[in-house]
Amino acid sequence: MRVVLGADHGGYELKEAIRTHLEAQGFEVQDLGTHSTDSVDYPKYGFLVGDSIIKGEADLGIVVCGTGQGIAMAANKMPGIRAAVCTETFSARMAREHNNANVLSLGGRVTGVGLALDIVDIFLKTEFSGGRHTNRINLISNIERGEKIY
Ligand SMILES: O=C(CO)[C@H](O)[C@H](O)[C@H](O)COP(=O)(O)O
Repeated sequence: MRVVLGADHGGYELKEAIRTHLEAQGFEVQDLGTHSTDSVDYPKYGFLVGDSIIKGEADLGIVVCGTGQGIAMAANKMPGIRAAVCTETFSARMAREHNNANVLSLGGRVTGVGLALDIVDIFLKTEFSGGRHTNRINLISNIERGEKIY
């Protein structure tokens, strides 16, 4: 599986830990930065990760900022991107199983490394269950295409 990573300075250290963790497991990892703790603007990294997925260069993405909120908001502005902020494992599993999330968003100032890596593992190994959830995902896609569905 190909995984793309992006983070701002608030998520840099956790992103580094995630990259090391995933490479040790044999994932193909693309790290789009940032590459230091120097202050940067998180939207750029949310957009870069979203763009990589949209172009088919990665299967799933992981973004990290201070809280996971801003970078998820940025990524979610991109058509086809469904970024889920997760602070525990149940939401990470449901985000894949029910929401077919293609980006996991974590808070480097919120979640410790041990729990974050568990969240990552569950997010990456869980499959979308389809069925009744497919139509709900399609309704989100329809809005992205400007269709009125409500
Ligand atoms: O948490 C964030 C927004 O959701 C961002 O990651 C930033 O890390 C945070 O806003 C940056 O704050 P700073 O005081 O500029 O380090």
